[in-house]
Amino acid sequence: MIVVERLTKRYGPFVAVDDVSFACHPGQVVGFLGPNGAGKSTTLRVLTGLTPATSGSATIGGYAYRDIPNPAMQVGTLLDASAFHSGRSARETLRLSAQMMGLPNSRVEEMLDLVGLAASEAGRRVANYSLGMRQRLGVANALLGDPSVLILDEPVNGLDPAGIHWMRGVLRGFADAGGTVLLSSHLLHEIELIADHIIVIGGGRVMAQGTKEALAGTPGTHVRAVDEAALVGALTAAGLPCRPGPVGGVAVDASTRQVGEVAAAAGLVLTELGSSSTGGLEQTYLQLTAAAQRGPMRQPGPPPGPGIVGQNSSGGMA
Ligand SMILES: Nc1ncnc2c1ncn2[C@@H]1O[C@H](COP(=O)(O)OP(=O)(O)OP(=O)(O)O)[C@@H](O)[C@H]1O
Repeated sequence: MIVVERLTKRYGPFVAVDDVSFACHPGQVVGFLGPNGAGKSTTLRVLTGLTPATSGSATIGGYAYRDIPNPAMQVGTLLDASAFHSGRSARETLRLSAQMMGLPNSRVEEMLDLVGLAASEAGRRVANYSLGMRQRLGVANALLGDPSVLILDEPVNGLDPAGIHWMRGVLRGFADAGGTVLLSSHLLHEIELIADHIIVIGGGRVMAQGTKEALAGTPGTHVRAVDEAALVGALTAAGLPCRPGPVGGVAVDASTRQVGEVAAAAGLVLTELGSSSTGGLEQTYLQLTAAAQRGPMRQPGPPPGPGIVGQNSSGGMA
């Protein structure tokens, strides 16, 4: 279990991480999400003992990282996939790590297999790897010691959609086997595909945390019909709040099933019916991080809805 309590990190007068608290439990894939410069990497660096905290604490299984004996056997980390020695091959890189952990070379071959680095690729110098291949090597290196906790900084950066799908499978399997995963990203859609619990950070502060469903709010529906005026009338009569959709059609604060049932009962022909829960999560994220966004992305917005654990401006949990 990862526990971060009232963590603050200052660089001179600049506060990079400001009174941050959260916990990650076994069985969870937790996404640490925030715009560029939000304080994600700094928090992960403190967690993994690379940077001292100014105040507060960050522990893994009850210990500060530096106090964990042979830490790579307990905590797998991937903080910078470009940091691997470019003159070594993936196999050499992993064999060196295995030696330091007292593991046999057979474990290296298992990991190369797991991350899909083929025999021909594993023997090539890392200098010639794509970013996606480096990320795969990083995951292999993190998993080498069979840890119970994974801490990964932007692990899906550079992965194609198939690679993101693969990463989700690896991390989901790890969590389902009882492991704890904390991964960061500034990309909502990547985190959404991989994580089941999300912590939103902006300007060094936790803005919200909760399950993906809680952050997305009530699942919404996007619907189009041959007679949309009649559909709006039927939805309103059934007590389902609705409004014009962002790209035409009708947006409804109800499930697709509820909308389908109302339309069927009214004898209306639908031409489109789909969930719009992604839009809910994106809206929540943009509203929460509006003040921390750069340039034209800054936009005011109402506060997040119920079901989301937020942190108010005075630092207390709302
Ligand atoms: N060693 C340092 N000295 C001074 N400022 C730093 C240092 N490291 C980080 N910062 C600042 O702290 C803030 C948070 O940086 P951090 O790298 O944690 O953000 P991030 O959320 O990981 O961003 P990104 O998504 O762009 O990687 C930034 O404003 C950054 O410039």
